Amino acid sequence: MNTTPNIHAMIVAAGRGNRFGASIAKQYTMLQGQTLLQHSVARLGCSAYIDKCLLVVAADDSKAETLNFALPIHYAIGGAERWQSVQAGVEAIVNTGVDDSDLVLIHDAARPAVPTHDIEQVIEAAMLEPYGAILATPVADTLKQSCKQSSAHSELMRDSLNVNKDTSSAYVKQTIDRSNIWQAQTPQVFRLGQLRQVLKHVAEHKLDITDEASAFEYLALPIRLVTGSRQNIKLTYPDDAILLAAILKAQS
Ligand SMILES: Nc1ccn([C@@H]2O[C@H](COP(=O)(O)OP(=O)(O)OP(=O)(O)O)[C@@H](O)[C@H]2O)c(=O)n1
Ligand SMILES: C[C@](O)(CO)[C@H](O)COP(=O)(O)O
Repeated sequence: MNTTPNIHAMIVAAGRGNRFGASIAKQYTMLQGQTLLQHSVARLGCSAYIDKCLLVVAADDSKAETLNFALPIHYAIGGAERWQSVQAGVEAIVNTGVDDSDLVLIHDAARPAVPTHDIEQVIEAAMLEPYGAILATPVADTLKQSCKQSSAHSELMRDSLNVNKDTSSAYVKQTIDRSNIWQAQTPQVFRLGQLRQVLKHVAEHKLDITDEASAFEYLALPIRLVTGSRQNIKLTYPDDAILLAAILKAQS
């Protein structure tokens, strides 16, 4: 195994941010005087392992090229799904002439608060792995599985009390054992050749995945979990902007 591989950093920024719901793509939200995308590039730039960055942007993006970044940037055009954006980035990297055992680091534009220490921890973990490593945090809260309907008994109670009859309401089905449950973050860092192969498998089998570690899971290939900071949240819903603004301010 190559334990001192080259590292190719990529930030995926080709999404729209539908859950965030703003009129501009969420990676261009301003926080602490910069866009999320600029913050994310700057975080990678703080690592001694990273000296340039591939930005994967939407085909109709006209904003990225107008911004100043903390690292030298080159560009690739992303796809409809996140994994397709990553695949486009991987192919752009391959075209520069690289080794299969090199590492590819993938980071979300929407995670601008990742600590440098975590970036380096996940890179160093991946260097010692045949396939790769990802940042993640053990879930902190009690987890409930939901169901749409309550029991027949409670339906009778509901009738007798004449309370909520909305059949679309969610109810608690059960509590899930959280002892082995983690929330995936980025960066996710993988061997280039292996990543290329698992993404090909995803495409061929039309798999529905939300991160690249999932592609390795489908092939039962082990990916190491590296405990990351809870500060590395993703801007997903409007409330996250309040948290992220506070985190970025506290970190600065
Ligand atoms: N086709 C896509 C979809 C997502 N991403 C990127 O992947 C990261 C994390 O994805 P997510 O939070 O799901 O972003 P969006 O797809 O933009 O959000 P939503 O699902 O709410 O539309 C973001 O930096 C986003 O720009 C991408 O490059 N290409
Ligand atoms: C890659 C990711 O950010 C890890 O948490 C995430 O999976 C992106 O997709 P999601 O649908 O927002 O979970």
